Amino acid sequence: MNIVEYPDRDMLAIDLASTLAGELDGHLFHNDTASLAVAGGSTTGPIFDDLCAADLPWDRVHVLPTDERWVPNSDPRSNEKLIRERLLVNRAAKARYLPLHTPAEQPEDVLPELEAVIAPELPLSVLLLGMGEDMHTASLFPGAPGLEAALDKHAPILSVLKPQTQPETRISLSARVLDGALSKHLVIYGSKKREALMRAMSLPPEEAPIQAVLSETVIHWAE
Ligand SMILES: O=C1O[C@H](COP(=O)(O)O)[C@@H](O)[C@H](O)[C@H]1O
Repeated sequence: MNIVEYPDRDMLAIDLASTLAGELDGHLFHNDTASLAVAGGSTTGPIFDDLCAADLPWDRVHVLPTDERWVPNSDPRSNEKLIRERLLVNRAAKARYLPLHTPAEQPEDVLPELEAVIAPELPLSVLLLGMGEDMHTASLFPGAPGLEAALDKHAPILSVLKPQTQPETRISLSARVLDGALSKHLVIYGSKKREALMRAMSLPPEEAPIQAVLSETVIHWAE
């Protein structure tokens, strides 16, 4: 496992933002556009605060969340809200955002239209993942109805999950889409998440979904 340890979270954010910007720049050298899929939650905000100032042709960067809570994008729990407020500002305000939520009662009602926008972006150029202490990543939650289908190697681009541990339905890039990204990073803070990640090594993806996306993923850790 490739783990990069940092003296603190600020150093991690600065260094990782610079790595992500460099990878996007490299991709844009050879391609018209680059896709950047990012996790929401509580971990990624400080990285976005640094990345948004990177000197990049952001108008050629397409940003999407790795997963979304099925709530309006004005809801405090919306990953889109976080990404718009912390990443799509400053220089990065020129990036194009590809949503995983659109007004509809249920995600199942709009899956084809959401997938049609994401399909041309695959494989993802750069992926920034988070992980919960329960070893979920994106919205691939252990034991959630919908997980088995989301882990399938022939899964559709998007999967709908209804974790009993969560207050809302989730929509997530399927494991094969996350795992297929050209460059993959996972960021975790604290000893509990590090221990959880170590535990995940000996568990099947059904119990530790992070397992499904770890191959060639660089792990960034700070206390
Ligand atoms: O529910 C989610 O959780 C994970 C981890 O979140 P964190 O708050 O522990 O960093 C996150 O990566 C994912 O995007 C989010 O929807």
